[in-house]
Amino acid sequence: MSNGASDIRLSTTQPKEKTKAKKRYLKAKKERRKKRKTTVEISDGPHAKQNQSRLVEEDVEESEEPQSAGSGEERDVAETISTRAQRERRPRKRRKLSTPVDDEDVAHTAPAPHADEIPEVISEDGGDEVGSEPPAIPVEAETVSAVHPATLPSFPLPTRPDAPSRSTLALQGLDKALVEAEIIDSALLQSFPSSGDSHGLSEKTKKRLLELGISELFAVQTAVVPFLLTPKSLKSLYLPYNPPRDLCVSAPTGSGKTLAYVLPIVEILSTRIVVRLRALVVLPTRDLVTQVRETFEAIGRGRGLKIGTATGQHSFTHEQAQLVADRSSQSVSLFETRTGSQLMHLRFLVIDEADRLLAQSFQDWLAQVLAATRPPANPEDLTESRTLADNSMARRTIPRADALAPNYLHLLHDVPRVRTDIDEKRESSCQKLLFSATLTRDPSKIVALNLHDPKYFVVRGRADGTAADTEEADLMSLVMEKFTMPSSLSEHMIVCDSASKPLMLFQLVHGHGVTNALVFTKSAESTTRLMRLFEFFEGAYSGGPDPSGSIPKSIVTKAYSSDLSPGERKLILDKFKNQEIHILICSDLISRGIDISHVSHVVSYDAPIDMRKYVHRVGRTARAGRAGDAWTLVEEQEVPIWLGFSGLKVDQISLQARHFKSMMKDAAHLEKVKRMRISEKDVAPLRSAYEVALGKLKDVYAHSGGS
Ligand SMILES: Nc1ncnc2c1ncn2[C@@H]1O[C@H](COP(=O)(O)OP(=O)(O)OP(=O)(O)O)[C@@H](O)[C@H]1O
Repeated sequence: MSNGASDIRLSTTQPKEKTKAKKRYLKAKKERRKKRKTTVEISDGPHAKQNQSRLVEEDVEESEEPQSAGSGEERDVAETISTRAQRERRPRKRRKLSTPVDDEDVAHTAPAPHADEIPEVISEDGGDEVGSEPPAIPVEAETVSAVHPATLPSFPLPTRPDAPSRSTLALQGLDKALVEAEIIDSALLQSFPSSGDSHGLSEKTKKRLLELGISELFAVQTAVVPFLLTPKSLKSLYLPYNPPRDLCVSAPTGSGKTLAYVLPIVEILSTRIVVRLRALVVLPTRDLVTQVRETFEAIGRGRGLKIGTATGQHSFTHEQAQLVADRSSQSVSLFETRTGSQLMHLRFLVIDEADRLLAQSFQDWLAQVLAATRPPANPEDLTESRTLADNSMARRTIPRADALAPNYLHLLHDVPRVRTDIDEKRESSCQKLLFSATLTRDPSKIVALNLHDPKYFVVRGRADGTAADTEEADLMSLVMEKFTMPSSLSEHMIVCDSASKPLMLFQLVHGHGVTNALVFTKSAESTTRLMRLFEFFEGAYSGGPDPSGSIPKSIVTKAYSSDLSPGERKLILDKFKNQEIHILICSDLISRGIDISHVSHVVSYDAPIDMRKYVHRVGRTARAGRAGDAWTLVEEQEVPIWLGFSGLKVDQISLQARHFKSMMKDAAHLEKVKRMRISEKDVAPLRSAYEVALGKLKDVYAHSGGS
């Protein structure tokens, strides 16, 4: 007996009259079906499986019943199945073509499979329930295949996968630590109790903060301070077997990044006994060095820390001689890293304004500093300069507790070294801390730092983005370099032609009663010229209506740029801080980091050409939650563009306005910068004084030959 033979017959013979026996058989079959329906309804319980298996048996019995060839009904069934089999033909089933039908029968007629075997049966039939699909179907499929010439199985047509989203693309190839950055809400403020543990700060530090009028920690500090100070083990001076994680922080201008690193450094270094250079803070300008030193002095007062500065002001020989002679000083110069002698004890390496410093390869400073924190394997490998500079170390016997970084101990001649199998390698405990309002996402720059398991904190305003306030949107903003501005800053642009820019500036100052402003120009030379023009204007202007009543009789302006000596610059900056100078006309030398709380306005007289510069310039105001205004003068002048030697005039476009607007648009910031209009009527009262000032300026430049 073979079902296969019978099936083949079914599909190939012609219909015949039903015999009596056949009729009886069909009737019985009908009844059995009816009965089965009832059974299924009843068997919806614990015996369901048994019933199902019984039904399977019945089906098989039916198929084993001698069937009269050519029954129309059966042919219909066969055809239906054939169509279905064609439709459902899957490569998996083709395998069964070679399977003996009897095997199939065995599988189908067997008692209901044991629970363990169920998955196998399911996978054979592609069904999701044992016995739910008539098991005879694969057999039918075989049969049909045997009748009709075999056709190739149809595979699904190839489809193009969905394009990856912008965010997926942007995150590709990024440092994992950056992708896992922790986002901190910039509005967060946390007060600290004057007693009891808070953020890992000691009673002494909290007392000092309160004395300085600081009773709350800003958002960036609430994240960074506990990260560096807790758990308590992190307060150790050195952690040779469990080096601390490095840190990268992106937080808006004026959000308190300086204190975020000064507090933990003071806290940890206060525990040391021997004076060594334990922390190196690298900053891009001398003025910033002075400013950060003042913060260290203010917080570290009474903690016995020695703070030094080095600015490369003197010659290398001079600075080195001073530093080596003064062993009690913790100062270091970048030049001194050539010897590496001082840097071996480093516990902290802070790179403030990190994106700017990483962008400049000044004397390959970073590589030198990093190399100096890694000890050589043997004392003999010490370079001559290193040995000379620190020869006292080699001669000394076992040092006091913290006189030498543990990863350098093996270099001591007099300390017996006993190697064992369980010797653990001692790592440098130098923790790298990177800060900026415009932190780079450039992986190549970050790789150069050789960061150890870095942690990223990103401080962002929840209310400032156009995108949804999700962490992913925040991260995307960081990745796409859409920087966060202080929420208390209002921004305006004034579109004008280049000839009217001075008048616009004078109108802004006099019309709004501005007396504490920084005015940025594109170069040191422009700074000096504008300052002269301003002075002439103030001399010629008799003063007009002063709605605010706050304008002094004559506004004092000074220029601040690299044209001045460091001494002159410091003097001018001090006078501006004391409000003896009202308006400081400056180059971008002062655009980063400088913290002068009373700056109420920042004017970009020459519009910045990149977004980072804009962020840092406008960030000189609206600091620490205070209100501030930023005005940008954008030239909208028709500029003819000529193409090569042909002299073909292609277009008349306003380059600067277009560039500024597209820069703001790319940074998703254009809608934040409101357009401000100054009419002819507004500037009319200033015009005659301006003409006089312009005449005088021309005279000056005519006499000095343009210098
Ligand atoms: N917790 C605080 N409470 C009150 N004032 C604070 C607090 N933290 C910092 N400040 C003040 O906020 C001002 C800005 O701080 P800081 O100069 O550190 O900003 P910043 O984030 O480094 O800005 P930039 O990116 O421009 O360098 C400073 O005057 C500082 O004294």
